[in-house]
Amino acid sequence: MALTIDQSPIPRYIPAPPVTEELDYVDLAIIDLSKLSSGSGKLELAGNVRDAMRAQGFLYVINHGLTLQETERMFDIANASFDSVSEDEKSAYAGKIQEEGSFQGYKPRQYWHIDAGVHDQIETYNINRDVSKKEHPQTLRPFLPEIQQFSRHSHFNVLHPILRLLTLGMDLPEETFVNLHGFNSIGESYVRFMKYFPRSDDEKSKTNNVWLKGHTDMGSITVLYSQPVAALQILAPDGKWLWIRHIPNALVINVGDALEYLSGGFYRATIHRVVQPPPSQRGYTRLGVYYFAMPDDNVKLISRSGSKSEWTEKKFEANVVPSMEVYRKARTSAYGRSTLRRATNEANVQEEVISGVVVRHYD
Ligand SMILES: O=C(O)CCC(=O)C(=O)O
Ligand SMILES: [Fe+2]
Repeated sequence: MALTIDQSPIPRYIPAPPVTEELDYVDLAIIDLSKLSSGSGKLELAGNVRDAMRAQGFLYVINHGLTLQETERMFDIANASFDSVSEDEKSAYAGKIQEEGSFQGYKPRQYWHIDAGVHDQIETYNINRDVSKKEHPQTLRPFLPEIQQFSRHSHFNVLHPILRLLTLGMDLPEETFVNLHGFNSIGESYVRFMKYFPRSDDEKSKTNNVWLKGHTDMGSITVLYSQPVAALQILAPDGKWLWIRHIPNALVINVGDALEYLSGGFYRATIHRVVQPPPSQRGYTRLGVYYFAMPDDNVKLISRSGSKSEWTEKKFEANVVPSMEVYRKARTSAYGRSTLRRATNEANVQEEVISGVVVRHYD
């Protein structure tokens, strides 16, 4: 995507230095989207995406169409939304998370309960894919055309191609999932900026160094623009937490619960969490840029996959299938605020019931 927009000057964001420790990394497939231009490349990619998403629920995408400089520019803009906006303005543009069940706007630090009375040290600023839906702080206004272009890029050049590959991998008509993710439909797919701040020693010990508890995402696909601070881990089938490695200008993409429902369990949402970085990167902030995709609000969370449906323990009973709107509002307003109960037979799992479905949180 060649940026065609005049760019206002902005301070550069300097991330933490590269990690120096040897970590237990997960080996994820790397999907080269530039291969999409040939017909045979597409079928091969569809097979690779299917295998990766069924085995691990996570993969990397490279050659998605933004240059490293363009991606870094979006990190600079993300950082400005935290460092260059006053606390007063952040409160004025705070999201009505509990009241409206929507993350749009700022989430202040300490809003989510993590564990043992300790709350998060994470600020987020979420922007609907149509940036004109809400007002934004003064500092961000000159950058809105760029954010808009970035959100369109994430939707049309990343989300849609990945959804097409996922449907091809199930032998479904190519547009099956794309048709449920319209850019102009009513729905919540959004750009997220997120900044993690280091914790105090007391908070560290009480939370066992977990910054964001193990969870599955509620949407269909999450796109994470890779950044250098090691902290994201996924839960491997053998119960071990494995680290995600940073690949410059790659995307880390995972399946969320909504796609698990739409695919009838053919693709499963993988549990992941964020922990304190290793010593060489401790004491730094961690800045993230993401695109959280969800089906349109009116989409019922039932399988579209016909004979490819597989049993999924999360499946809704036929008479209580929620729409994406109902489901996302329930999950968004409850997240980090509701009282969790310990799962009966797994010591490290806590549960809550949302729209008739058990949502699990992992230590
Ligand atoms: O920051 C990350 O690496 C992942 C964040 C995440 O899992 C989420 O916001 O759902
Ligand atoms: Fe997540």
